[in-house]
Amino acid sequence: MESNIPSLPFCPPPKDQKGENKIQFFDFTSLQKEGKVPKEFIWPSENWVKSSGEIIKLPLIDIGAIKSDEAAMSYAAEIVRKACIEHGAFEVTNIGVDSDFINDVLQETNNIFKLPLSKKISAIAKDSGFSVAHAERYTTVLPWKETFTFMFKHNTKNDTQVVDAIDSLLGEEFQQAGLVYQKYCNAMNELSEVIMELLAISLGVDRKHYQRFFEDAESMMRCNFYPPCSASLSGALGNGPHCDPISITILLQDQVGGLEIFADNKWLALPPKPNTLVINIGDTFMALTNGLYKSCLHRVLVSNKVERKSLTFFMNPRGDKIVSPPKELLGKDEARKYPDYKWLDLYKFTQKTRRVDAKTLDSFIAWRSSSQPSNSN
Ligand SMILES: C=C1C[C@]23C[C@H]1CC[C@H]2[C@]1(C)CCC[C@@](C)(C(=O)O)[C@H]1[C@@H]3C(=O)O
Ligand SMILES: O=C(O)CCC(=O)C(=O)O
Ligand SMILES: [Fe+2]
Repeated sequence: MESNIPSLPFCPPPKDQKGENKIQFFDFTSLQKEGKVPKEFIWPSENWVKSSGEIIKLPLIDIGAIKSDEAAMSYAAEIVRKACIEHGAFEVTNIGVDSDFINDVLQETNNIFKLPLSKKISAIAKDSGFSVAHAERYTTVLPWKETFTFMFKHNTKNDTQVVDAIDSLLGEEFQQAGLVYQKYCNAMNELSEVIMELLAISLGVDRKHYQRFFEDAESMMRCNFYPPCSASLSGALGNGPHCDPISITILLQDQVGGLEIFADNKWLALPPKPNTLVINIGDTFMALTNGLYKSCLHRVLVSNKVERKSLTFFMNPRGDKIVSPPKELLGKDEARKYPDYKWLDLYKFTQKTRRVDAKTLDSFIAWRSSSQPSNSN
């Protein structure tokens, strides 16, 4: 079924006289009232092929416990290995922030998406700020969602980087939101280190290997808002089927649900659990394991009644780092599944050449070797 998912058209908006993109702005509030789904939001039917109606059961890792108990860590590594080989997803809890704080993060996210469209439009920036259905980048097969994005550098001395980013996007009256997101990203920084240790142990490589590789990681934090879609049987999707090109995604979803994972040859729902985050393996971590761990194929369905919010912390290596699996992971005559690449090159490919889908890494490698033969090592 996977291979039937067609790639998406990369149709950028037309340019105005100044060479700037002519953006079409969609106002989800009025679209909802009118019960309209414009044709730009209709996805080809292979993308919304039927859900199985079943729920996926993922290993749930207690982060507090594995940090302090080596036996708990070894057991967790074993079950995480199995899940990552099968479909590339597991869940974590007890991550060191309390449920009140998680509610605060979701509340700030709600406030941001309730801003008037004019304010959102003023905060559209390259690689950050608002996006309404990615319509500033594409004209067809748009996702039924709005996003708000900012960058986060790991382990820097700058402890106000997020506050400053929010200030420059939204203004100083959003300082409270900035402080909440700063604390959330700091927590994600710490959590990602434990996860990298867990993944290294699960793969049987030096337990600090991935922690070192990601010590100067440059991650992307994205808040997602999926408005209800009263005509949800129309072919609209919050996110079409895709694998994240990044290393790992740490996902916080509100209580609504809609995320589905492709495993056992079917689409399975992953309903939210309180105080639990989802970890998805992305293409770049798959490459760092020489293809042993699967990049998780997932999609987001929209509800016809309620809005949904989620936060995706996309963890990436520094842009110029070479993505290459550790030698100890490669069996004696084991062939390399993917050639070395720089994360920034894969990222640029997703922004300029090909829309993200279920086969992004393969298309990137094929594109690179056909357009720059010297890179095909
Ligand atoms: C490499 C990237 C492309 C996306 C942003 C980063 C990390 C994940 C990607 C994305 C979220 C995967 C789903 C589709 C996408 C277009 C989206 O819905 O936002 C992707 C991102 C993007 O191009 O903005
Ligand atoms: O909202 C979600 O649950 C997942 C979003 C997602 O897959 C993405 O942004 O890449
Ligand atoms: Fe995703």
